[in-house]
Amino acid sequence: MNAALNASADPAWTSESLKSSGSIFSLGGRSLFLNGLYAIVIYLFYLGVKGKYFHSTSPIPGPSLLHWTMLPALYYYIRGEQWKYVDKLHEKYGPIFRMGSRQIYVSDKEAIRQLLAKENLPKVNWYAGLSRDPKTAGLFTTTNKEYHRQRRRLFSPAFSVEYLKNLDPFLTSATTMLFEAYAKRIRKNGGEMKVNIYEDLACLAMDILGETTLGRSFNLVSCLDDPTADRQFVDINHLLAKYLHDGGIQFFCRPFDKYMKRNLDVYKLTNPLVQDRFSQTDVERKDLLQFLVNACREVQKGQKDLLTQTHVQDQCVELLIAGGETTSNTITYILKALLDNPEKLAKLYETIPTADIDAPVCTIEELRETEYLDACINEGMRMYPVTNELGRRTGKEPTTALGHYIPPRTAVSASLRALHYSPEYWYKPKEYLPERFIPSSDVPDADMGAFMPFGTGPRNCIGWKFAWSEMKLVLYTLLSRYEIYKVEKEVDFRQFVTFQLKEPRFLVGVKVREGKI
Ligand code: HEM
Repeated sequence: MNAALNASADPAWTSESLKSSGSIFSLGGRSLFLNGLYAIVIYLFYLGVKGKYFHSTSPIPGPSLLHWTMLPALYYYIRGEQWKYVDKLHEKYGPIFRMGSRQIYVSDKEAIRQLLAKENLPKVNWYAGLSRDPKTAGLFTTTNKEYHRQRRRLFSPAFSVEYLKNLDPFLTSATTMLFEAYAKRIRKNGGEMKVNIYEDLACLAMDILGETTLGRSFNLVSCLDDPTADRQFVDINHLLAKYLHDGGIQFFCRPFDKYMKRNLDVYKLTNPLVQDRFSQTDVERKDLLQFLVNACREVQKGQKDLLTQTHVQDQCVELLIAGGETTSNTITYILKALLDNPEKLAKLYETIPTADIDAPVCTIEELRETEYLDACINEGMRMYPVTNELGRRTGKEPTTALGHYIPPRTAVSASLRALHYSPEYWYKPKEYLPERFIPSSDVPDADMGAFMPFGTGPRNCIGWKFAWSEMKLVLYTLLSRYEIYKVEKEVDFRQFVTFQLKEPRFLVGVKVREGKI
């Protein structure tokens, strides 16, 4: 008969006898379960002690508890409050600290430049988790340095000043839609109204990206007020958020992510637009989509580096991720900073002539000399960098930062918030002082080496000029027509992919400037 059956039939193998016999299953008179539990606790304790005192990153300061449990960090992460935790830890430990043994945070300007620009460390795998498929990832999410280098070289001309000029009319036409809607709304309300600028700008940013990266407006601004508007894309922001959320969850649930389903409905909206463009020849329209389609055809001819229609589809969705909420949230935060500092807002108004609420929206060309507005935008981006943690990792080789050894395969994050608030680089960092960006002012000049709202190095923001045009155009148009006033007292933020408002609402009071309707 089978030995196991024999054992179960033998009275010498009952649990009582095991306890008293002191066999491997019952040490010190405890059950197998308890012994297992003790073994795990002792092992975890050993790992914690090793991480805290005997790891190669041990000389870097950081919270001790995290060597035994990551629960506090997880708690902040799940609540979208990791940024508060990181701020607090930088305040306590200085420009470099570690969370556990293999996650280092750095806020020193030289160290960030060295790691991100000079060494160009690859992005952490979290970015790859945001892509639909790492094999066809776009510029933003790829973690492969060589693949990124080729793609960046290929796509850079699309973001040059010259090519971006082709996009100006799309920017202006989408912006016109929003301000036409505002003019109608304010007339209905007798010259004064409250608007949820956070939501309105999110819709506008997506309409602009629809026009420029997918060949048509998503019509989200029209859907705000007009029940008869084409609502085909009305869910796109929601679907994009779902897609990113699932990507984040899957990343944290590895290795079980294969069994999880990701919501890809956003692609059902965008892929047909890309397919449609691929099916057309002799397209006159010069937008980002056409640039990608042409690049794809060129590459296929030369067979140098494969760029397929799927790559283009994935790249387009990534542009929506990288360029939408980043820009619209930044504009909201600049308005918030101005409303919190009425004297700066008044000074800005002095530099922007009044315009009629029905006047044509200006072109980007017309907005060249806007020194104080530019300073207000820069200072807003300093105080509210929307991508405030840039995650990188060491590869097979170690590196050093601020004199500390950083071993291979260690995550290193650049903390942009801590950098932008460091008293070492910034005069009165908690104050909104646009003048620091104006060299002739009496406020000490900004340290431009410590200013990185668009990142730094080969992976900096390829769309920064595009974002600048949008921010300037929208702010200028709004402020030239309307007087704004504060409605929201306090707002709180959360950070997942970008820095968002906890509640998706920022109400602003709006009056027609000089009372003309
Ligand atoms: C105010 C608005 C914006 C801010 C603050 C911003 C910020 C950033 C930052 C900090 C990075 C670097 C991320 C990293 O190093 O991990 C980045 C990358 C990127 N951004 Fe932006 N961005 C903005 C708008 C845009 C727009 C409008 C577009 C395109 C239409 C865009 C496209 C991209 C892309 C494709 C990348 C990846 C570049 C690469 O790795 O080569 N961004 N952005």
